[in-house]
Amino acid sequence: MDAFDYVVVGAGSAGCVLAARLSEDPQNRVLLLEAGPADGPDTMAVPPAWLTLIGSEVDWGDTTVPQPAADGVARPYPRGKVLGGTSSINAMAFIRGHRTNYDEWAAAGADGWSHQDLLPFFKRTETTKGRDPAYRGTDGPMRAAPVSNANPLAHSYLQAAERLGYHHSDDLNGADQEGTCWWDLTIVDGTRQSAADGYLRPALNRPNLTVLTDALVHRLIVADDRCAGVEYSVGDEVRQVHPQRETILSAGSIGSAQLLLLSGIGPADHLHAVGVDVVADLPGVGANLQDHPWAGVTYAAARPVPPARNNHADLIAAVRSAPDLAAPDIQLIFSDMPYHPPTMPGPASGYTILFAALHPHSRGSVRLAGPDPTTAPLIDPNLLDDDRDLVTMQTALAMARELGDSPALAEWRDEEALPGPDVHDERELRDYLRHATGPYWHSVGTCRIGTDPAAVVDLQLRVHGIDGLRVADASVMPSIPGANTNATVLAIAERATASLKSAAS
Ligand SMILES: Cc1cc2nc3c(=O)[nH]c(=O)nc-3n(C[C@H](O)[C@H](O)[C@H](O)COP(=O)(O)OP(=O)(O)OC[C@H]3O[C@@H](n4cnc5c(N)ncnc54)[C@H](O)[C@@H]3O)c2cc1C
Repeated sequence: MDAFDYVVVGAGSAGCVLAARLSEDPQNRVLLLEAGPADGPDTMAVPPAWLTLIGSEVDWGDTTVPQPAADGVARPYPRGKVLGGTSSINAMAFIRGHRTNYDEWAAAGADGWSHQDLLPFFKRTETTKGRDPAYRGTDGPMRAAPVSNANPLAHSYLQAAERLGYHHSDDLNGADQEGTCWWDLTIVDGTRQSAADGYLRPALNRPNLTVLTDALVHRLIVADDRCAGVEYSVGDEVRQVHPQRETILSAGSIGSAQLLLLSGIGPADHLHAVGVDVVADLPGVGANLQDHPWAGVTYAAARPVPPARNNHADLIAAVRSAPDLAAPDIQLIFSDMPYHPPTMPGPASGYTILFAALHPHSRGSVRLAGPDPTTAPLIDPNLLDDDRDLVTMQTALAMARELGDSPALAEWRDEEALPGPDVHDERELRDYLRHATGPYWHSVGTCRIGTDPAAVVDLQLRVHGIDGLRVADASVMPSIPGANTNATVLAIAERATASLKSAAS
């Protein structure tokens, strides 16, 4: 194999940014390794079909471990396994957290990761039109635009919100980060734009960029506290590659934690227990897994619901459950389909007002089931473990119901199907939420930034105690932002590239 300066592991949201940006400099020889294939089913391009990708050949097909505080049941935990990674199977919403979310990262010790620090990198990711250039990018690879062809039902829902006095924001990624909004989607001419489409594919003809798909990374090669490269397989053939500068893990919150653990970098007691030799006792690896809990109130429709044109979720709201909060803690999402767990019988035709707690207190983990890199890791988002999350979800459910009962939706509404018109008692509502709540699939935090003993990477995303190794993806977030996570991952990867470029100069 040719010589490389950088090896990037994982061609997901972050990996596509890193590979494309690093290879802009013809002096940098970059290898990008991806476990999944170069492309997937045609439905990957079709926005309303995104849910059909869960469990498909471009999903790793994981499930969580049983969730004790959420009815003891395991939940599907999709993540993309294809060029573009999870950005190739996600719902295409392009939204940042509230500015205070990033200021909290900095205040908690992630110096250099405040909103002001990250803003140039958010802008670098995107091209937007007609937006405030103080906040929004104008010449980046991702083309983000607000929903302009919404489902008629969503317009009725907006009227319901207006009647209830909800503020409306024209751009939740701009100055006004609260209220209802036709959020930005990365759909271009009716087709999904993944990070592979935006960043990687335009760079594929560069002679200094090599992309290897169907290449499963097994572990890092570490000697004398330095990462010398990675061991990976293509089919039955096991290979090694030794970059001259650095290895960057961008395998996502599940994959990056799993690879560090497989390499003996993690909590010593866990590594001993699963038969992996300890290279560095780093207790924070795989800890601190965070995700947004989400559930919904589903209505049977009184008349046929027009087919979805976008991602089934044209309109959202970021709202506060109490006026004294610094930022929204609840997201409400209007979905033009009846979205509920398969274990609950719902209407054939209907719609759902989904809601998520944006700043959960529950903390989970990623652990190994054993030392074999082909064995799925144990994923535990620990949903609703902290009762404060259930309390926020109860408040959110009440908001969703109030909106759903509005006269503005009368022409569409038959009756509330889930939790159902008779469910009002506190205990029944909590039971419903324990059953209906799932993870929103926004895993973060398993290799978090910081300088304290539980942190995994330093302020430049270098793994503590190991030279030549960085992590750059959703796993480095110290805490989950109050928004869907893809836009923040892209900004993190842009910032990581800037660090790598300055380290090399
Ligand atoms: C169904 C779903 C819908 C979502 N919808 C939205 C949305 O609408 N908006 C939003 O903002 N966020 C959404 N998200 C979340 C968002 O897409 C992710 O947070 C983001 O894509 C994560 O980026 P990443 O680079 O950290 O990881 P990923 O994009 O998951 O990339 C990791 C890559 O590493 C590869 N990899 C892992 N392990 C190995 C290994 N051992 N060897 C080689 N390669 C490996 C994977 O195959 C993958 O390609 C959604 C997530 C899901 C699952």
